[in-house]
Amino acid sequence: MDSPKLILLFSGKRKSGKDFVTSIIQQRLGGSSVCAILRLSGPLKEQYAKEHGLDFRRLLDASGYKEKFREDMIRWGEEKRNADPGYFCRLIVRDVPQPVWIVSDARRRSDVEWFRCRYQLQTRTVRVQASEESRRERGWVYTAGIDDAESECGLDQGVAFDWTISNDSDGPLLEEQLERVLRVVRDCLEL
Ligand SMILES: Nc1ncnc2c1ncn2[C@@H]1O[C@H](COP(=O)(O)OP(=O)(O)O)[C@@H](O)[C@H]1O
Ligand SMILES: C[C@@](O)(CCOP(=O)(O)OP(=O)(O)O)CC(=O)O
Repeated sequence: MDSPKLILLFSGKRKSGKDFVTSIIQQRLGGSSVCAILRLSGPLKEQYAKEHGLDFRRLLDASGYKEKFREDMIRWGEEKRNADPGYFCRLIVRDVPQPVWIVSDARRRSDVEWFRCRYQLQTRTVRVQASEESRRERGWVYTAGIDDAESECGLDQGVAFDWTISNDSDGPLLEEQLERVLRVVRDCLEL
């Protein structure tokens, strides 16, 4: 098994900016040779697309396409996770040689527990926080059955995050907040 030096587990509501923030961190660390961005939703979307004849690539982007299938993808993924909570976690950590892993979409207690259990010393948690107004400006529309479900709310309580990043246009500067995280990563990598 590959042994990363540091794992940053990101969580946050949809349109909080998880992809946006994690991609900046990856760039600041020198790109994909140093830092891998791993998505629990990657293998989920891939298998779901195959089984349902959908366009996998389009499920990955930030457009409205994935939203049409989100509720059913959640249901589908939950079936897999109920049978085996580590199912998607195990899939994404295979053959990842980079020293830093970013998991961009932790959603459930079982996701955090899986990483903490296997990589106790390396795992840190980061919450991306954005106001409903900011999320709405980015295209978020409240949807019952999604925004009140475990997929969105599973980590609202009970996890003491190592960092919380506010990603609002009128909030604290993003760069300054990210620098605090980056300092720790660089120390760990001895950069
Ligand atoms: N700080 C920001 N400044 C500008 N655009 C942002 C910012 N944060 C997020 N966005 C944009 O908002 C949209 C949703 O962000 P995304 O990272 O995809 O959210 P999530 O992965 O949490 O659903 C994307 O189009 C992204 O580029
Ligand atoms: C079925 C999902 O995996 C879909 C997740 O898709 P994204 O991770 O792309 O979503 P956001 O970035 O929050 O907009 C959710 C789940 O319950 O596993």
